[in-house]
Amino acid sequence: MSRKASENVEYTLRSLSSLMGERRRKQQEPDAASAAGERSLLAAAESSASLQSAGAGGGGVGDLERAARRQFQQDETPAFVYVVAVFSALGGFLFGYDTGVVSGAMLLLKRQLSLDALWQELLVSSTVGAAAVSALAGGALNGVFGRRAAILLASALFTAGSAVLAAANNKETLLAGRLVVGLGIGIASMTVPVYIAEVSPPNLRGRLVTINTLFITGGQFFASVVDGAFSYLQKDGWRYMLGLAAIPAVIQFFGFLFLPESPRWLIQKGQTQKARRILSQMRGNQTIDEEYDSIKNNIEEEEKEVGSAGPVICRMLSYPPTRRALIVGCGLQMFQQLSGINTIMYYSATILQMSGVEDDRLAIWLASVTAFTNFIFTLVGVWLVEKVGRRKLTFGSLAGTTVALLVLALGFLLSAQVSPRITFKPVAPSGQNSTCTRYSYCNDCMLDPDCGFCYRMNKSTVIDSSCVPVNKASTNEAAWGRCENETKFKTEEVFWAYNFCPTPYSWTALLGLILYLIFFAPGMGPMPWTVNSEIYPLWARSTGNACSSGINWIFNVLVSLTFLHTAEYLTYYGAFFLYAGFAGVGLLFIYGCLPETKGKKLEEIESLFDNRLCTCGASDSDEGRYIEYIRVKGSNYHLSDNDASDVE
Ligand SMILES: O[C@H]1[C@H](O)[C@@H](O)[C@H](O)[C@@H](O)[C@H]1O
Repeated sequence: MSRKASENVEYTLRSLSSLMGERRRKQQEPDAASAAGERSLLAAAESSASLQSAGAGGGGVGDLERAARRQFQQDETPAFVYVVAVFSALGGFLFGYDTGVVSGAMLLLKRQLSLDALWQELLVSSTVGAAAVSALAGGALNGVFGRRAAILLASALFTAGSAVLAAANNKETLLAGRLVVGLGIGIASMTVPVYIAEVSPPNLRGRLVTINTLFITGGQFFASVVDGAFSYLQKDGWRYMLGLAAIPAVIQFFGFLFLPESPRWLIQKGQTQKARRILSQMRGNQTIDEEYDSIKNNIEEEEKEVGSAGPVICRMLSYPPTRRALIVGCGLQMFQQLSGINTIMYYSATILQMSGVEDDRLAIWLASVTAFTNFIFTLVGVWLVEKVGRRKLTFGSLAGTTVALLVLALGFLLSAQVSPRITFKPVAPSGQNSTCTRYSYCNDCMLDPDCGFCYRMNKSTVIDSSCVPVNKASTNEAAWGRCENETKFKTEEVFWAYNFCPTPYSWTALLGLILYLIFFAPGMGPMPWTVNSEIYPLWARSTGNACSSGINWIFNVLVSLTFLHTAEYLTYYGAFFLYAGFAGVGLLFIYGCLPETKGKKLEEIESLFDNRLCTCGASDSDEGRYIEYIRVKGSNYHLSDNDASDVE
């Protein structure tokens, strides 16, 4: 049977079984509610009437199928859900923009405010550190005040932080602004996926949550374009770069004043009338009774099963299925960061310079090509997530990422091995000896952040090379000697290399970088967020997401803070080999522990964690299949108690 034909059969069976389920529920209400949430899309009230006539009228399976199709066509998702998702994903955009814009802004800032390495690291990492803290605190915030309030708070923080950054006159104020923005990022990063997952109809959930990551990478791309555009404004260009984020933040804030709270949170807080109203707004012409009852029953059942005493995190840890889900969710976020994405993003301009791009501004523009690749391939992920499923997508993506990291490492290794010799040892004008002049190879010179490589070329051979201190105010030139004056040495055909060595293998690192993004972006980028929004039962969702987002940010700060030092100790290739090693361990983790959640109903997802952790690899062959067994015995049917899918 062709794939298309088999999909059609599957669709028909699913439609039929849902319609049958609808009929059974009409007879057995209200006990079926708990299993019904995921099927609400299929269950329009009018359909039961058409089903009655189709089934009882003796039209048989053909009529039933037509009724099912009609119902499918009627059940369109209202545009309102998309509006809500897009406004929420502005939080993702701001997350991406504020983490992405800093690398370009830093190139200007360090010159204008004479920032040393410590301050540069502080300004980059403080935001991420603050995001870690507020993501962890965001769980409680979400629980007490709701998703809408948390998103409003995040956009207010984004606005205030951006205004402070745009107006800053010293590095301390900049630090304060970056901290405030970071608090906003943390709250948005954990709340937005939860909110989108809770308002989306089940069949669109994966895709809509993945769109949030598309907005993150879109924000990073937009930031890199803004960086490029304002890099021409040497004085104060950074103010525009950092301040522009206020615009989408204000839009999100005002948008959310008119957007609704998550119906799920409202039901939990006993505001049932409001919840029903919002749910019907979100579901258009579909009946909401089942979904509403399902949420309500779930909350009650879970309370009975797990109890409601004590902090949610303790209940999650002492209840095996949620404990396992938490390990999988946090593990995914940890490996996302350990595979080095943010080293690549934050330092992409530098990596490009290392691989031979000399001009500062060109490096910034090329960094936007990096961000664009990340963005476009995240789009591929949005498309693939419902087709190949979460598990295969994540595994394939990380496997490719590991290979790309090896290519990147190999590129730097080759470059280091053919690193040009230093043939000329100039004496400092002050007479003081500099450590730079002691190095014998370009590679050692490049790894010292205080030194740069000055040389001439004879055809393709490096000649007259020296290692001299860098000008602290501008890494484009040396502190003294032949490479002291950028405009002058360029006319004299003398070259200056800061952070890289001229070698014939530089392109390998560039290839590694591109391969990395092509593989990372569709899977390892979005899936940790998407999977985390799905794997926890309702009562544990915001806490689970708070923890896993917190882990994401903690590892983000660890990896980006340590990159330059790791490179100094292990060299660049050593650092990338290390990330490749982490990614390899991540592959084992995903193979063993990540179950497939595609096409599963929420209740089924919880049961995926009933078994011992890391047994997923064993059941690989069944993964991702959507199987519903139905037995059709003519029009006179009796439904077993089992499920809507068991039809006679
Ligand atoms: O999923 C996102 C995305 O991949 C971004 O590009 C990255 O900067 C973030 O750290 C990550 O969480």
